[in-house]
Amino acid sequence: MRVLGIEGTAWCASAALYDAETDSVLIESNPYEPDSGGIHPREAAEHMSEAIPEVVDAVLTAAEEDHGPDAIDAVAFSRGPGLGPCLRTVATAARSLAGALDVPLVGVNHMVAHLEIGRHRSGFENPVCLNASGANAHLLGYHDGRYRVLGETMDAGVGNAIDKFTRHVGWDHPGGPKVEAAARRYAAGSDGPGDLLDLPYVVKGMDFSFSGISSAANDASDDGVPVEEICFSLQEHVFAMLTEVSERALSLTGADELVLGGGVAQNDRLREMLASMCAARGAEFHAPEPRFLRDNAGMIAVLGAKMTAAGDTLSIPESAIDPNFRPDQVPVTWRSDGSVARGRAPGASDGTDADRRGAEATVEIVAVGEGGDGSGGGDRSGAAADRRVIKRRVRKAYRHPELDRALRRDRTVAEARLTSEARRAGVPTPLVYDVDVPEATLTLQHVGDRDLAAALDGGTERAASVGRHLARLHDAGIVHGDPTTRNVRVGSGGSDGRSTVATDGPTDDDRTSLIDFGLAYHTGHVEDHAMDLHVFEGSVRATASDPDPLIEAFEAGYAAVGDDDVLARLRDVEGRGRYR
Ligand SMILES: C[C@@H](O)[C@H](NC(=O)OP(=O)(O)OC[C@H]1O[C@@H](n2cnc3c(N)ncnc32)[C@H](O)[C@@H]1O)C(=O)O
Ligand SMILES: Nc1ncnc2c1ncn2[C@@H]1O[C@H](COP(=O)(O)OP(=O)(O)OP(=O)(O)O)[C@@H](O)[C@H]1O
Ligand SMILES: [Fe+2]
Repeated sequence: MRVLGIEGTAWCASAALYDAETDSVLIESNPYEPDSGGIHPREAAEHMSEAIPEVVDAVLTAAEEDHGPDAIDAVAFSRGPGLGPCLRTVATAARSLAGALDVPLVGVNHMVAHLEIGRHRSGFENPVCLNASGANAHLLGYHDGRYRVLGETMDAGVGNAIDKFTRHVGWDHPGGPKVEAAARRYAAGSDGPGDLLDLPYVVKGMDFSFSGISSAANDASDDGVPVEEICFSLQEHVFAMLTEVSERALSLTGADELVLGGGVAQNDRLREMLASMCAARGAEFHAPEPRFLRDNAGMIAVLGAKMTAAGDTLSIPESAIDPNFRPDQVPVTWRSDGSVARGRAPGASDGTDADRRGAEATVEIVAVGEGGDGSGGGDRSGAAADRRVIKRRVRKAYRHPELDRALRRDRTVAEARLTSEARRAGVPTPLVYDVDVPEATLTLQHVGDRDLAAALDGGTERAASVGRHLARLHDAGIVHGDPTTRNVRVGSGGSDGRSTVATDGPTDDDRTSLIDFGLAYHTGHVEDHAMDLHVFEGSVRATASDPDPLIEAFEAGYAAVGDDDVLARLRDVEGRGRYR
């Protein structure tokens, strides 16, 4: 099968021929280069009107020279997300070409194409996918017929966040490659790892935010900090955030493969950090070659061929564009069943093993005094006393040593303080026995007998209790920051014989405790509280076989104790289109 693909969501007018028999891809692209500032939608659309016919003609001519008049079996196009006027030009070209050639028309989601090309080129079965593009930033994992959004930016796309700074300092679009070059010059001219500016580092579970860091970088430049130094620090922070959330997604799902896509994925420093993180956890990493990373029609043609083979084609009336087309809206017709959450990495656990490793820390379970066997294997209520957890936030070689030190220290302090505060507010959490800040190590009470991630099936009462705990926590002015199903323990509360806060599940097995308060902080903002609910629901959707009843129970639990405004804001957060 040979598929002609057309791309033109924003800046790159591109056509490609994908030949499935030989797995070869021919790409013709013509970029729009704004004279000044960023992408102007009207100018971009004018560029598409001129350039799309040219690139399509070049590819079609080459295809027909090699394969004759029946060279093309289908025409695939980017349906969204992107700029409306650009998308309309591309869709019109695709419809008329499919009509003229009398072949099926295929509508491709640009974001899914950015990651499917990585899966295609790597041969990975079930990877976690990080899309680092201009207007977006997503972590996706396939589960039960769809790509689930495991995490995403809460505001700007990663490329746009960088370009915002380069516009501020007067550099041409696109800014990403210039920031990379400047950062490299700074690093080469520094003794050691290079000084790091203190910039906002914002991750919430697997979600993240760039708006604060763009503004802080602009302010630093206004204050006279040399631009190369800012570029260096900007990259170190932004890419460490993306690497951290990717690691958390690998840890949560148990996947052992990561693919990278999108224009920013051309950046060597980002690739180096992700490769280093994956190597340290024993996961595999793949980033396709640059021509498949920046916007290009090759990725559209390749996914178009898979969709055509699955019969996933469009009639003309169905072929409307969608500027806000989200990756999780796409019914994935071309993959057989499977789930990112079912591939378990070596060392990943279901939360019942003796020693385990989260995304940040190693956790060792030790027996103290009499009674505990320290095996960690499924303690039943009261049976195994005196077990403690030693949690060490380990050094992450991928991140700058100063950033690494600050994050490990701050999170250790926050976890100790807020675990105890939450407990005082009536939320079941472990007792904190000891804090060693220089070693970033906590000694905690061992709670529960498994993670909620391993106890989701039939767990509506457990989900409801998590809703109640979060409501109580929020009422005390605290957000958890990372309430995933791996950070909820299930089963008889404390096991060291000391008093514990009464848990409110009707049976031991429905009791839950919250752990891992490293990303917790004080806030009374409804938006921050809603994000906690969003993070929890995202982790349930990513891993449960039947998430809806669990989410319903969770929200009912929250509503029974907490503030309705937070649930209303959650609907808002979910409905917000990220494309801007
Ligand atoms: C919807 C679609 O139109 C949009 N496309 C898009 O953003 O173009 P893409 O080619 O994926 O990414 C462009 C971004 O990629 C950045 N970029 C390119 N090379 C870079 C580099 N070496 N380092 C950092 N950023 C880089 C540019 O600065 C720009 O922000 C998207 O995929 O979000
Ligand atoms: N107090 C505890 N009692 C019982 N088990 C625990 C306790 N603390 C941690 N664990 C176990 O260790 C795992 C990792 O711990 P934790 O989530 O605190 O580490 P992390 O590296 O910060 O994880 P992540 O960032 O991936 O959420 C948990 O999922 C849980 O199974
Ligand atoms: Fe893109």
